[in-house]
Amino acid sequence: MTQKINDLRDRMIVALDVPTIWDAYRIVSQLGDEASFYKIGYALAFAGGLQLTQQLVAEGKKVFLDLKLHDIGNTVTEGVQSLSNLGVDFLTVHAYPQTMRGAVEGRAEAALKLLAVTALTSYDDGDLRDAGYGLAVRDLVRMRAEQARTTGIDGIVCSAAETEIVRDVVGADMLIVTPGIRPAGSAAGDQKRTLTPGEAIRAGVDHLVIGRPIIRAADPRGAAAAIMDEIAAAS
Ligand SMILES: O=C(O)c1cc(=O)[nH]c(=O)n1[C@@H]1O[C@H](COP(=O)(O)O)[C@@H](O)[C@H]1O
Repeated sequence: MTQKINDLRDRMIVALDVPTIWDAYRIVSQLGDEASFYKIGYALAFAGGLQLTQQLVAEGKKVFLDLKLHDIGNTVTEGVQSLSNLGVDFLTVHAYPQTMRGAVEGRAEAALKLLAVTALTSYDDGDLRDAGYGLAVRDLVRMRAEQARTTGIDGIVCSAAETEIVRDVVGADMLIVTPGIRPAGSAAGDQKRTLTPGEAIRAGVDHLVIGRPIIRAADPRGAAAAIMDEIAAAS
């Protein structure tokens, strides 16, 4: 297992993409000790999720606050300053140089790890072209990983399919965190760059972010346990 992570369970981050904190509580209690790390995105953050982060932290869970900040540097600096005392473990910003510099400047708590989102896993090369970019996904991810490393960001969010490229750029110490994880046979939904949990772990990913395959499963605890078994077998 990677030296950066002590508890194998921490490699699986469950995305609490649900509309209310009551839905989130239900999933957290269903998963029990099967999950130790949760991601709160802005659907929930704007519906009481910031209080929930503090409750999860108090219960000993790890929390990834996925706000994907992106603004002028000064505003990002002030935003990250405000968020620094929440006790969360990870916070996302988009991997734009000004944004990343602003975030690093605003970090007021050393334990808060800043993750830079390179190219969303729902994008392929055509989607990037539609968005006005002249680079293929893999080239954009490589460029942004390099910029993140030189800026002092702690980790990269990308598809597990880009792990080799990113690891080559960022080295062993930075985190690679990958959404777009789909157990064999599960629906991709809007994700375009996917790998299975086992493939991602074998590629060298540190943390897998998994939402719908767990939270929309008929048996979320069973789904999480099966994914953890796959992670353990591949670690
Ligand atoms: O930053 C993220 O977490 C993120 C980045 C990315 O490139 N792709 C991506 O899917 N995500 C998030 O990861 C989660 C994936 O959820 P599922 O597709 O349901 O497994 C969602 O909460 C997304 O917002």
